[in-house]
Amino acid sequence: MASVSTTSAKRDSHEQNHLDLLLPDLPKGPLSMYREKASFCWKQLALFLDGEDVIRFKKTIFTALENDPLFARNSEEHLSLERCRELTFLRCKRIMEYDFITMDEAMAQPLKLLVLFSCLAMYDMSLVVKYLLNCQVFTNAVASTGSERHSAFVEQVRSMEIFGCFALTELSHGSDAKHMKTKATYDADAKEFILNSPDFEAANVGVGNMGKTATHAVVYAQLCTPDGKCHGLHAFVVQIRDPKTLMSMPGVMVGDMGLKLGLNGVDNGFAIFHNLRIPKENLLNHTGDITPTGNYTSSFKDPKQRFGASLGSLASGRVSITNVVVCNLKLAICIAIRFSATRRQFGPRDDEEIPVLEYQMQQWRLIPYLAAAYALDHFSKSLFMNFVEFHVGLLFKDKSARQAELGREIHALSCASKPLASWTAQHGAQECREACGGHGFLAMNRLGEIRNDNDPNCTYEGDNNVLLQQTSNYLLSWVTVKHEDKVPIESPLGSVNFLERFDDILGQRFPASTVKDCMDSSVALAAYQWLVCYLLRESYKKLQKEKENGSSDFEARNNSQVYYCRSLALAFIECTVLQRYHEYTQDSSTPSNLQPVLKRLCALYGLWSLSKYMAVLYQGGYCAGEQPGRVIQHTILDLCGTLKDDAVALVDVIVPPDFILNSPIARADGELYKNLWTTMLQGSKVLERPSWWAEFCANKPNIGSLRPKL
Ligand SMILES: CCCCCCCCCCCCC/C=C/C(=O)SCCNC(=O)CCNC(=O)[C@H](O)C(C)(C)COP(=O)(O)OP(=O)(O)OC[C@H]1O[C@@H](n2cnc3c(N)ncnc32)[C@H](O)[C@@H]1OP(=O)(O)O
Ligand SMILES: Cc1cc2nc3c(=O)[nH]c(=O)nc-3n(C[C@H](O)[C@H](O)[C@H](O)COP(=O)(O)OP(=O)(O)OC[C@H]3O[C@@H](n4cnc5c(N)ncnc54)[C@H](O)[C@@H]3O)c2cc1C
Repeated sequence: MASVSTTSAKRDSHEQNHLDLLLPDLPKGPLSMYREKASFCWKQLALFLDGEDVIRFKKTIFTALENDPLFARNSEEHLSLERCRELTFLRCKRIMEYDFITMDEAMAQPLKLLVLFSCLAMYDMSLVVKYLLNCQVFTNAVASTGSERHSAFVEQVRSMEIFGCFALTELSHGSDAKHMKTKATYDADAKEFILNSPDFEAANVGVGNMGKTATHAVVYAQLCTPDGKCHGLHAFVVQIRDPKTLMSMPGVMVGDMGLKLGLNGVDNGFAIFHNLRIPKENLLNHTGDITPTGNYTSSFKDPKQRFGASLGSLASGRVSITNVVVCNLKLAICIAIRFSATRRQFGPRDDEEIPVLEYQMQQWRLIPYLAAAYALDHFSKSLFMNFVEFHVGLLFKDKSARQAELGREIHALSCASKPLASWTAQHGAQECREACGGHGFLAMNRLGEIRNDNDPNCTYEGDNNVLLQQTSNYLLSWVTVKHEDKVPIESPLGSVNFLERFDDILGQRFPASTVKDCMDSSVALAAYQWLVCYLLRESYKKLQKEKENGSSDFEARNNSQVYYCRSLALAFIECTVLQRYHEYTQDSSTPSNLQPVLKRLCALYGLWSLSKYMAVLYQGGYCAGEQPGRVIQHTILDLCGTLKDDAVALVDVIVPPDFILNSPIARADGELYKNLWTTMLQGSKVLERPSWWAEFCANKPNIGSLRPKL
């Protein structure tokens, strides 16, 4: 009979073999030095974070793309805009053919949908945006703003009989959705709406997919009844092109907006409507409907609530963008860390050069973004699952107060998480670009593409600074609930529950006196809770003061954003991200051998984010004297120093395969120079003289011949 130790050794080796098959070893090479230093097994962490099923699912997607010539990298340099759009469209179509996840599977495992979006985003942001605008944004808007009578549109998208887009923004109004000018007037005789853009300023603009491909759009317009009354913004399904020819429909002038700063695989377009007649049934009637004779009906009595509900489908986009931008952050940080671990400059002696990752400066610039990628990734997935819960409630027509509160909370969270995540990715991508020096500026290494394609996430689905106001409005509304309605502060997801201890929390002071104390993420979390309570109180007082001084509500709100409400919304979402990550890293189901590294990431994310608010922490008296500031700084540097040896392995956990990452300076083999040099030499015409060589060699300038004569 085998001894207990032999049996457990056999089991361990069986588990290891299983893990090695699932996640094969990475090539040996210059990165091995750091891989060997890691304090944990990267395969075990990958398995814990994703689970076997998701690891296999990712592999299926990545392998399919790598083996499909349509997805070949660098096959054509310097694509024309037309070719770039064509390729993105062809790939989008191919993704539909692969049908990586069926509707049933998505219903059973919604997180897998997010995994699919992430895999596509890692391959190319234009591809995922084009794909999602059609298959998710358009169909979601139809399904959630419409009713059963609109289900045919969703079916037609699936079979690509039609191609969709989402048109809210107009030339003269973007953030101020309420004041869109496009008008839909009901004609009771014809049982049709007549759609008009009153002038060119009311043209829909910037609409993804509208430029060249979309046949149908969800268009937002002011609904007007024959009695001349306007009932506010409503959504309509509008056919803008003929699916058989892709020519525009009569009554629609539709066009393309040309080159953008990034995301050029997506055709952003404009449209103007001139007496375009659409069937009455094309009104997406969740928030309001019209009787055949032209009477307006709505289950939302409060126009403000109706307006909010009509824009409800934007929440899913903001939740998903929170996740998609984390992919950009992951790509950028993986490139910069692998580069920094293999790039050597200077050294303590003439005969020894050290990797730039060994410099405290490089660690401090990069490792907090690695921690942010882990923390935000966890948050974005959990928020997505919260959204799924809300969505299920909508499907089952849950009219409970909890469901309504859940909707408000998710709206508030997503209006701050999109800004936080997109800005972190934006600043992180730029830092990573610089951290890779001149090689980071070569297009082939992809950091420019990542940065430029991430950029519009700060603007679309709501400008970041404007969206943050929704979150601070939500938080301020709890002050009213507490003081005027005398109701406890308690939300379905619990994100605001700590505000119930408002007075206690404001009485607390920075608790850590040593670096060791500060390593516990509960220190940063407690500081964040204080910060949110403080900023909430100050924002509330500032608003009151503005009003006492004679400002209107509008002015008071505007004059209370900078340093008050804006900081409040950001601190709140950072606090929520930290809270969720803190709980995750401390949870007993998190393997004990993985906890140390995860806890360090959590503490670093918390302290690094918190350090932006040092002035406020001192201003409000939470910190006093030299000690707290110094302890926070020292702990950040200490954590960066310790995590430096884990950084390459932490990257190995989240990095996609080389083909997807597509950055010669960051391949898994770590052969920085070989890979860079080979790619440089493989460029087309690199060794050829220019086609215009004779302009130098033969045609010399006649110096001074064009000097202006005064
Ligand atoms: C599985 C899902 C997959 C989805 C996949 C998505 C992937 C993403 C791919 C990326 C593609 C991107 C393509 C880009 C698309 C676009 O950009 S579309 C256009 C986007 N435009 C905007 O977002 C406009 C921004 N402006 C607004 O949303 C609003 O006008 C506002 C600024 C938020 C509010 O303006 P205001 O007039 O000041 O109104 P308020 O008084 O603040 O609001 C009234 C009440 O309504 C509530 N509310 C508002 N919006 C919502 C909402 N979306 N959901 C729920 N509730 C909402 C608001 O909170 C107010 O409520 P009360 O305070 O309770 O009164
Ligand atoms: C790549 C891309 C794709 C897009 N795709 C789509 C799409 O598919 N469908 C669609 O409908 N739209 C789309 N858009 C448009 C996008 O949704 C809008 O650009 C966005 O909502 C912001 O509106 P705006 O551009 O009019 O900016 P504005 O609202 O004019 O904002 C300009 C500036 O003013 C500031 N500002 C505005 N209001 C306030 C305020 N109250 N307080 C303080 N500051 C304020 C903003 O912060 C911003 O910096 C897309 C945009 C881009 C870049």
